[in-house]
Amino acid sequence: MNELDALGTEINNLRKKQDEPIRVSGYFDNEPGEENLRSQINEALRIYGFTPEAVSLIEWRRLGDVDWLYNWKQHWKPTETGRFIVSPTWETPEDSGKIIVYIDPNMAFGTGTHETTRLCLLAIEANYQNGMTLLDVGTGTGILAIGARKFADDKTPRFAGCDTDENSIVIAGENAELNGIGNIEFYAGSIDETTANADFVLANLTIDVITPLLPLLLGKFNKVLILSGILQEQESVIVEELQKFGIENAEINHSGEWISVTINK
Ligand SMILES: C[S@@+](CC[C@H](N)C(=O)[O-])C[C@H]1O[C@@H](n2cnc3c(N)ncnc32)[C@H](O)[C@@H]1O
Repeated sequence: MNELDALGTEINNLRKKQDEPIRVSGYFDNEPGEENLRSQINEALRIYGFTPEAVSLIEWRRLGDVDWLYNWKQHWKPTETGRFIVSPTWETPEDSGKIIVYIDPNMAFGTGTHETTRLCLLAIEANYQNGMTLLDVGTGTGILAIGARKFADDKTPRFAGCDTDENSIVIAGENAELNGIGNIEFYAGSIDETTANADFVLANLTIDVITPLLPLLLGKFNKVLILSGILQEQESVIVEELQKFGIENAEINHSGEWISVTINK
């Protein structure tokens, strides 16, 4: 699990204890400005249902040099989800006939350990049909587009992945190469009216990002739309949002505190 995946899980665990004071630790290369840090953490916590001024105290101290990357690498092991094994590039999983997706996440989200990603991998296995074009909105490490490409027998349909984080796009391209895949179009940015649509659209984002994008997402998929990154307690919110567009038959899948939504046309 890399830093971003771990932070998502940690915040989620913290939400359960909102009545108690909560301490979150972070590590920085350089001293972060306190006000800037406060407003960024408040903004991130707001998405998870905390009050707007949730941060009450910031304390910091200098630490000696530690090889954080090395420490983290010790703990991330290949993770099996359905027919997929997502593996760090520095591990060699046993050949068990599964689809191995090698990932070096660098600073992008998507190591295959987070429930939201795993729900999407299961949804690919259950719903992707040969020949479908694919669009992965919020591609992060590229894990879902790469996984789907390896899963499909037909490697020719157009696959694209986008992310508002430009670094993720570079990392996703590198991961595709690591997996011997050259024909996924990764681009920086989000979806808009002009972005090509696809048969199979994946969107592992948070609910606050998904909701305003719903009209576009619903207009972009021809056959299957997978939404993930939604908390179990937000199920009624997404169901109501979808009802506004006349969608009553969405399939909901659960993993831990998270749900994914599958819509078939
Ligand atoms: C939860 S991660 C998902 C990463 C990967 N697809 C996975 O399933 O593990 C969400 C990603 O969406 C990106 N993102 C956030 N808002 C976005 C938007 N409006 N359009 C496209 N990407 C967005 C973030 O930068 C982040 O990389």
